[in-house]
Amino acid sequence: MKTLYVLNGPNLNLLGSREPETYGHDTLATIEALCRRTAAELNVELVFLQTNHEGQMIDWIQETRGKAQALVINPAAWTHTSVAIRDAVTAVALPLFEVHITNVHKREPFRHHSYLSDVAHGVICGFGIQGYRYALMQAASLL
Ligand SMILES: O=C(O)[C@]1(O)C[C@H](CCCOc2ccccc2)[C@@H](O)[C@H](O)C1
Repeated sequence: MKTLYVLNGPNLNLLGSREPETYGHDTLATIEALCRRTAAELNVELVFLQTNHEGQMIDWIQETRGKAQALVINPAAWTHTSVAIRDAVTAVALPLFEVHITNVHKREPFRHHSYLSDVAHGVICGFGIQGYRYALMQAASLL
């Protein structure tokens, strides 16, 4: 069975408890449950992880080599800062789907640039947590 990874970056563990006006009331656990339901519909295995530590994120990205067929990532703030994560996803050379809950292009200017979007198969932002479902559906369509 094919395997998809969903990796989540810093502070996403706070979803649902802070800034609901920006990120809504859904928790990361709710997002995971949505992703697991979607993966079951698509008949794929799912690995769903979150970290606040950039090195752990890089280790997980490297882990996908030989284990996964595509990678869905919400890099959170590292989207806008991390060449290291860009280099890691480039090295594993899997189809990459970048997801953001919010429309980053309607927010502060510093959120308008991503170090990942130009190396991603696709980018989805602004559709809330459903963006994770859409990304998984697109990833599965490539398998
Ligand atoms: O819209 C997204 O999904 C983001 O990746 C979320 C990141 C922030 C994740 C932190 O989420 C929080 C949730 C509750 C309270 C504080 C932060 C932000 O830095 C990106 O620009 C866009």
